[in-house]
Amino acid sequence: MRESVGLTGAGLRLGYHGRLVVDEAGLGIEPAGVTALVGPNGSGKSTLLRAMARLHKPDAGTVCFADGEDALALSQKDFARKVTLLSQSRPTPNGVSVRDVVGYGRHPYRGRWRNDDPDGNAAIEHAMDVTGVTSMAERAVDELSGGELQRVWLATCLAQDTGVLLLDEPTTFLDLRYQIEILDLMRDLADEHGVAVGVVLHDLNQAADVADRIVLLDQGRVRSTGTPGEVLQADALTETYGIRIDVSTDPVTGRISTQPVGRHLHRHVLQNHCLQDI
Ligand SMILES: Nc1ncnc2c1ncn2[C@@H]1O[C@H](COP(=O)(O)OP(=O)(O)OP(=O)(O)O)[C@@H](O)[C@H]1O
Repeated sequence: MRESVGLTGAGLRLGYHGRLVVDEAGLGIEPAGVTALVGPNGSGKSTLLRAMARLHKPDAGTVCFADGEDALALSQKDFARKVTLLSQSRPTPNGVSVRDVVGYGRHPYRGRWRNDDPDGNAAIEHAMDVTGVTSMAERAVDELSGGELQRVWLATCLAQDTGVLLLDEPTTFLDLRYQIEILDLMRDLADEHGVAVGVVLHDLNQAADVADRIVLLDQGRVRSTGTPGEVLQADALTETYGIRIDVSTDPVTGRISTQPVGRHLHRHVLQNHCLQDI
C-alpha cells in the first residue's frame, strides 16, 4: 500500500441544483484507522463521501491531505494514486472479464503501455485473492450476482493501491460471511498497512465493532464525532433516527450493541409473559 497521510474535509457545504444537503460538515479520515459515517437515509453520507473523493464539487469548504496538500488541486491521476472510492452503484460493463475490471484499478499507474506498470499484475492478483474473486477471474462481470459484483468492485479499488480507501455501504448485497470478511479486511488494511479507511455503514453494530471513530450525520449536519462509545448514545440515536434505540455495553468484552425497538418486538415480550403464566 502507498503511504497514507489521511484526508480531511472542513466546512463542506454540498448541494444539488441549489438545494443544500450538507452544511458546514467536517470529516477526518485518519491514517491507520477506520472512520465510519452513520446516519438516517438522506442525511448526506454518500454526498459527503463523494465530496471527499472529488466526485461532488463543494459549494464551500476544503478537502486536504493531513500534510496540508490541497486534494482539490491535484491532477486526476495524482489524486487517483492516493484516494479511491467504492461507490454504491457503478455501471456494469458488458462482456468484460473480472480480471480486466479489477485491472481498471491500475489506471493511475498506466501510461500508454501496459508494461509501464510493473507492479500491476501482482496488485490485481492480490486484490482478487483477498476479496475471494480469483475463481471467477475469467467470467464476464455482467453474469455475476450482486454480491459477487460488489466484491469485484472492491477488488478494483484495492488494486488501485491507495492510502485512502472510501467505501459507501460496502456490505450491501453481501451474505454474512462476506460482510464480516469485508469488515475484517478494512481493519487489516488500517492496522497492517496504515490505510485511512472511511466507510458509510447502516448497521450501527458493525460500525461499533469495526470503527475507531464514528461520525453521526443528521439532516446534513455532523451531530457528533468520536469513539463508538461517545457517539452511540441512546438519546442521540433515538432522536436522530426517530425510533427508540437502546444501547448496551457487554461488561466483559466492552462490545457495544444497539437495538432499535420496533412494535414487532412486543410479540416476544407477550410470548414470554404467556409462557411464564403457564
Ligand atoms: N443526484 C441527486 N440529485 C438531487 N438530489 C440528490 C441527489 N443525490 C442525493 N440527493 C439528495 O441529497 C440528500 C442526501 O442524499 P445522500 O444520498 O447523500 O444521503 P445518504 O445519507 O447517503 O442516504 P442513504 O442512506 O439513503 O443512502 C437527500 O435528500 C437526497 O435526496
